[in-house]
Amino acid sequence: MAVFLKLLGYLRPYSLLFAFCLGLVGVQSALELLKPWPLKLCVDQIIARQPLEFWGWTVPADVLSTGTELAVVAIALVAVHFLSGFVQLANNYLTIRMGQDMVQDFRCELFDHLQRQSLLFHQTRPTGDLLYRLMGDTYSVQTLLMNGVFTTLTSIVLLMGMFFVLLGIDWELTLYAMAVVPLLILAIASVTKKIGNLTYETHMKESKVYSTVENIFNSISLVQAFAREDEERRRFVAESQHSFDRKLTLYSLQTAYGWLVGAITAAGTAYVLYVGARHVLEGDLSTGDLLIFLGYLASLYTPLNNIANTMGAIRGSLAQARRVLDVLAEDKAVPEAPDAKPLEITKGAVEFSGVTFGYDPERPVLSGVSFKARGGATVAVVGQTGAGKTSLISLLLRFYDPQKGAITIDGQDLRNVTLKSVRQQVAIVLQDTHLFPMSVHDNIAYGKRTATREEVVAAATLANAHEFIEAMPQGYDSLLDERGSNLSGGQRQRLSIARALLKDAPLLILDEPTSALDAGTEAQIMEGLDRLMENRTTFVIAHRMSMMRRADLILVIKDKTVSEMGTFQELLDKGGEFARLHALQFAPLKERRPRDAQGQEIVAEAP
Ligand SMILES: Nc1ncnc2c1ncn2[C@@H]1O[C@H](COP(=O)(O)OP(=O)(O)OP(=O)(O)O)[C@@H](O)[C@H]1O
Repeated sequence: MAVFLKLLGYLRPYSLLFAFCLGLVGVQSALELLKPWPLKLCVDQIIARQPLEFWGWTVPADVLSTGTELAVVAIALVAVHFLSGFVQLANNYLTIRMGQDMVQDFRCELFDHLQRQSLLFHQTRPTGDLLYRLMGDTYSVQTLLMNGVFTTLTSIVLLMGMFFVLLGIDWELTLYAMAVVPLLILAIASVTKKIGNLTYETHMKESKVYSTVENIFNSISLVQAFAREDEERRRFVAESQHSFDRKLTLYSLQTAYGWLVGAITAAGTAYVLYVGARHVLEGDLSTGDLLIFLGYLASLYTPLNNIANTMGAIRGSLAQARRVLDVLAEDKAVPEAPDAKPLEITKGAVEFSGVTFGYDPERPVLSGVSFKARGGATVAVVGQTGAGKTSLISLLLRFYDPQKGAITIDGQDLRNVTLKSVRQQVAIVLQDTHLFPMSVHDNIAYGKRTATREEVVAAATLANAHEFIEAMPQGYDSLLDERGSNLSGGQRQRLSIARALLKDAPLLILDEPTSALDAGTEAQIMEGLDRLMENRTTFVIAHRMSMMRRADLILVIKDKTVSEMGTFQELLDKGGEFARLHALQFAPLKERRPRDAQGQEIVAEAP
């Protein structure tokens, strides 16, 4: 019920249009009522030559010639069907449009929610599953409100209208016709809950398939390199088959349910036909009235059928909607203080005071980290793999908030400023460059959408990227492939440097992007980086000594904290962890070979 009420809220902006569409259904129902009348007039007045009784008026049988009467009846038949079809067309258009708009609202809410969530949320949720919820499950709002609520409401109105009309023709037959209602309620109660549960399971299985496919194709180079195609195919087929099995059970149940509802209403029709024919034989009812009654009976059972069927659809869509609402209820966004102000960077001084952070608060990866970096300084973060370098940098971007301590930029605690203002003032260049499948120009201008071509070219030139861009078939308008895979690693990095240069943010974060490149490419990229780092506070996860030498401050992360800090020379003189790392990097290869307990080099023996 709570899910239903929540979804009902999405109808509020469209309540006027919804009411108008209900009105249209009223008009359409009135036209439906007129549909069997030409047939009755033909049988009773034209063929049997009886006078027409109409609201207390009696029209004698011979007012018009038979030919004229037949023509009027034929034209009336076409006109009623034409008008009814037109109203239905208008109604369908409006209700579908309204349903789509509601799906769009629901989708946008989920999309915004997902974009707000912290990296931790996205790292733990399979993207394929989220995609399915966003693109598939959000349709539930349309199914529920338009196919469910709207159809039920119009069916109830239609049912009541028909009930009174039929009462007027033959009250006894009407009561017999309504005898099927308790049976229908029984059918609805016994099957629809099961349909709802099965729908939920089916969608869970289906989104599992999406996640698997997304996983496989995201790592397609690995799959191919390890020749795992057959295993991955088996995994895909097995999961897809699970989903089909569930779907087949669901379809079978839905069909059996439809068949049960159809059988109940057919029994009702048969009974009415049986009793009605006796009424005609006994002279209590004219043949035309029986035809009208049977015609209306279909119109009485159609809404009953619709109500029964939509109960199944409602259950199913409630189950789907629950999958969207579950995600909406899970809020792992980095919280924004209610009185948060935009971050104002003047110098760019950064301070960490007693910062403790863990992805799981019980297991910190950084503990009691404190340091100060003056504005404009280059800070190198150094440490062994898994030491916590990326985690420290992520805190600066406020991808996460620390559990203890505070991070300030120019004296402003990051928790008290708006998230957007922090990220707008930080440019970032990562080792693993992210590029979008759009033009080179748009990729460079990603952080500044208003950038002119001149500005983009200037940034690309500073990043040493202009030459290779110009050599591309359409220059700056060349489209990049998915993740920029039609470029080399060095070219991708030069583009990301150009992107950061164009953003011109006072704070810069680098995950030393040259560490995996050859010396020639590194030199080209270093030139671009040096220009980028000028006059900005820069945090760089440094892997190469050349980068560490450039730094004004080196932070050595060990045992979850900053174990040493200082300039390159200070740390070397100190002879601690940094000196050890330095010695390891510059030691001749021979010294780095593994040794046994006695210090003897371990050499693999030839077979
Ligand atoms: N999203 C995450 N969820 C849980 N634990 C994480 C997550 N990301 C990193 N960790 C853990 O936090 C610790 C620090 O990781 P981090 O990535 O900050 O190290 P790093 O120094 O940048 O390593 P590398 O040089 O290998 O990139 C590691 O033990 C890692 O397993």
